[in-house]
Amino acid sequence: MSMGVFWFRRDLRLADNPLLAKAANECDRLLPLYIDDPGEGTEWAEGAASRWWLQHSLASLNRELNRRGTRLSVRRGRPSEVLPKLVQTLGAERVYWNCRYEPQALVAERNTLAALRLLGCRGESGRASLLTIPESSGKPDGTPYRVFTAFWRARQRAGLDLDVRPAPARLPPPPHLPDEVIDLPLPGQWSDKFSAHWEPGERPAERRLQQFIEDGLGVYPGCRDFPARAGTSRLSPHLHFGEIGPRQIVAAVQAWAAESGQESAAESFLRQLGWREFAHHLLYHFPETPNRPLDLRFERFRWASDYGKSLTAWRRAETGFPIIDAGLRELWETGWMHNRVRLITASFLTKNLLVPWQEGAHWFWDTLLDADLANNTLGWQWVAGCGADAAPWFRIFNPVVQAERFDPQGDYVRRWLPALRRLEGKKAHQPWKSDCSRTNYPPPMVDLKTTRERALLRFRKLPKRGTRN
Ligand SMILES: Cc1cc2nc3c(=O)[nH]c(=O)nc-3n(C[C@H](O)[C@H](O)[C@H](O)COP(=O)(O)OP(=O)(O)OC[C@H]3O[C@@H](n4cnc5c(N)ncnc54)[C@H](O)[C@@H]3O)c2cc1C
Repeated sequence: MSMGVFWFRRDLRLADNPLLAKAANECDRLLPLYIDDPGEGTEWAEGAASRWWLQHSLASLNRELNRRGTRLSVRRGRPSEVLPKLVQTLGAERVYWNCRYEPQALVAERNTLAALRLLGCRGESGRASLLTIPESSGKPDGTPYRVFTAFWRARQRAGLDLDVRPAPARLPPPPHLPDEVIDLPLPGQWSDKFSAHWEPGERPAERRLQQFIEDGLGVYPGCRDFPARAGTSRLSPHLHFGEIGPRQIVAAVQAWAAESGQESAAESFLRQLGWREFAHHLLYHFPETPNRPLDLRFERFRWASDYGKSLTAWRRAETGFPIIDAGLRELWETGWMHNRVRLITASFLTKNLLVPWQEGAHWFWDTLLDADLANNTLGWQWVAGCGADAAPWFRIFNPVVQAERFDPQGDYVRRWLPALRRLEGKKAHQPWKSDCSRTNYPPPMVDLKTTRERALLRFRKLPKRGTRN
């Protein structure tokens, strides 16, 4: 009788999980396992919102496993300690898992592999979370890409692996183990309201993809920047936790494009998945970037010295700029923020308020359901101007101009800011021009023109060229 363990990580699904299918073929008994590793990320351990998602996602995965005659075991501890103990208790010969590419996760994986080897147990890893392989997705000269378009073009030329497999109909029964069910700690009542907006799990992820393909994909290029509309897929938390894989999405989108002839809508959407690949590519090759700028000149950048109050006003959605406050309210209420608004809120924090981008990245990390170390790092560094962007610092988004362009009727800001409900149309974007005192909404916390000039002045003081060293 061959005994194995399948260690679920950020691949919380049964379909398009080739290694799970392999494990099911090779083992007579298989333990499906999730390890809650409190030490995994230290500073970047899952944030509060992510833990809400994870808890529900594991419950959903367990239901799927039950349907196939098995169940999920959840343990807590370091994988390099938990797994060897289990292997010894069970007499398991193999442990299977899919790779993660965050720096701490890579260390955990290396340590686990070494510990298993000492026991003579085979550890086998596969890939399920990306279309590309970060280890081997560099330029022909071996160095990593720093420019998105070159990266994505090369990846598309090389061809993407789109072999999608269905979920196994049955899985081998689990071994007999003394029950050690642990509940993950939930982040308190704040997260209760997320269930009004989201349903974690593999089936909900597939439904969301289907619905987006039917209703949203054809109009994606024209709608994706307008936060009042449901114009994007909202697949990000599902993708982050691996409830759906990028191969499944690409295959479904390409099939739709072939049938509908709408190649350019499909291309525009797939390009966003390309950004996700690029973010992981950068994080793999520059593992220090969650804390340090990719462009090292920015280590000498003069951020505001005393920014505590500004940061608090931003976090509390009390900046006095409706599009920014609406975005931060959306985040607090739903655990998600529209991409266009992420850009505007991040630009305001780093450029108008001169708060270091790492502060914003930490806030997003704690409050986003899709908090993802690669995507969040890329997003913040791109906006702050210290990441992979060719003309970075000059891009300072004016929140009023952006709001009038991307929320032309003011619907988005009125949805999240009840104080502005009486201001019609575009007027909601500049309440200080109407009678602001009667709206119970704060006045703008800074002058946009002066703070923009201050930011540009500080940028000009940076050494001119060269990104790293
Ligand atoms: C400051 C900032 C922080 C961000 N933090 C995160 C984060 O923690 N987690 C996260 O998943 N995304 C992050 N993003 C990227 C982007 O905002 C979200 O992926 C997107 O809003 C998710 O909504 P969607 O699924 O409807 O996107 P869609 O437009 O439907 O895109 C489909 C998928 O492509 C990927 N994607 C889209 N845009 C980007 C992008 N710019 N970079 C990388 N991947 C992208 C996502 O996985 C997304 O689910 C951040 C962006 C900024 C500007």
